[in-house]
Amino acid sequence: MPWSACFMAERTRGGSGRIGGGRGQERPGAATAAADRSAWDMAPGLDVGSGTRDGGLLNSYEAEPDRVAVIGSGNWGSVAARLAATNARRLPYFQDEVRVWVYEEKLSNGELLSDVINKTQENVKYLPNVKLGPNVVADPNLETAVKNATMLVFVMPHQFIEGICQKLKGKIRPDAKAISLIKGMEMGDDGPRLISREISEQLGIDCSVLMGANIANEIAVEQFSEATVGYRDDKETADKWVQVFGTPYFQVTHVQDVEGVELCGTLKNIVAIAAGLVDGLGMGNNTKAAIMRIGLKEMILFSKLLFPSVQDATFFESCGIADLITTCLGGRNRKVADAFSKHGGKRSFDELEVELLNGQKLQGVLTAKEVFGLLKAKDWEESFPLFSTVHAIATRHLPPSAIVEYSERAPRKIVLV
Ligand SMILES: NC(=O)c1ccc[n+]([C@@H]2O[C@H](COP(=O)([O-])OP(=O)(O)OC[C@H]3O[C@@H](n4cnc5c(N)ncnc54)[C@H](O)[C@@H]3O)[C@@H](O)[C@H]2O)c1
Ligand SMILES: O=P(O)(O)OC[C@H](O)CO
Repeated sequence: MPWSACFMAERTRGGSGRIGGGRGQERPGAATAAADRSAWDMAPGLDVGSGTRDGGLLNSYEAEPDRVAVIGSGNWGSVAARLAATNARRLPYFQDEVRVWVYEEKLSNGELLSDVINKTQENVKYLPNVKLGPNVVADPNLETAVKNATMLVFVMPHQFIEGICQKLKGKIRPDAKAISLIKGMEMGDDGPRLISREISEQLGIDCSVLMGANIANEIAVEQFSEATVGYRDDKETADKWVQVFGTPYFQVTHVQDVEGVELCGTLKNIVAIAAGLVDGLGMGNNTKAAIMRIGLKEMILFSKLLFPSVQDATFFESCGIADLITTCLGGRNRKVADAFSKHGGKRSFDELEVELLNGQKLQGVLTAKEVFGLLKAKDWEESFPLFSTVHAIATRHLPPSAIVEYSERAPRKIVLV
């Protein structure tokens, strides 16, 4: 038994019994470029440890194999496509081809990104030096990218989701299922809107979420990681999502708490900005740990104020404490906030994002703004000193050092002009 299989002992919370999935049969005619296949692809009988393989699930796939489309092709989008493509090649109840919608751009050598991905199997801009798989097809046309897809994976910076959903209306199968890997939220006229809710309402389909301690570059090189699928009430579909993404090095479990899982992934980005700020100020591990602890408390309080159904246990899944730790240690929000702090707040986050991330996007600054809008509207700022201070610093109403100039016991109201 591989060591990672030990983790299979930990079963899906709230799930019904057996989760450990057996290895699927290789379908005749499946694309199998040996050079691209991991040792796990090759190993006979190796247990995936994710998802169910009971009769119900397999039977439901006998009629028509599912077709997965990935909408978004940034850093995480590319890794998500790679995971889905590996499983699509391996498992009989998925169609081989995984089509990925690419927001088209011209590279510095004049070539189109989608052409290069199709030629080299590599997203040279957002995930260089990693093969996505022979069955990944990059498609710059949104309509053809999702054609006939039964499983839609949404993974793009959250600021673009509304426009994408508008374009997808009437273009997707009405029986399609969606999952959002997007960490962020939107503020609508009617208050805060989670991205899964936005997708569900705009497109009229079920939408689960997948969040976790998932720095994409690490999963791309198959370092052991975990993730959490959050679902509303369709456990069978949650099982399918586990099959789409789970591998021995990427252990996926599911919990019936879609809002809790999504808010963990969303709010941790604000805490990551705070962690980067203290790094940039030259502070040590105690300070970073304090930021994480205070941040986690605010994440829990905010989530429960918004959705009383959110469960405490969700914060102990990969989507909760584990994502908070990894993002505060090694994420992009942390990195840019570190630079912002080192420049004494004199250069904007937008400018530093462009300079440091090569087209990748931060989510924390925008999320802090959206969350602060709600805190202000509800007069909750004093209960969320860390969230409020991050927003005040990011908008340059306070200096970076303000992040450690409040005490949780004596929170003050942040007044932004
Ligand atoms: N990268 C990670 O390690 C990671 C891990 C987990 C979750 N996430 C989350 O996944 C989501 C997507 O992040 P990512 O890392 O895949 O993207 P990214 O930040 O690497 O890349 C930005 C993407 O946005 C696209 N884009 C630019 N302008 C656009 C427009 N106008 N319309 C549509 N798309 C446009 C770019 O083509 C590119 O694909 C985010 O919510 C992020 O928080 C990221
Ligand atoms: O690089 P970040 O800060 O967007 O974080 C990446 C992931 O969300 C970590 O799980």
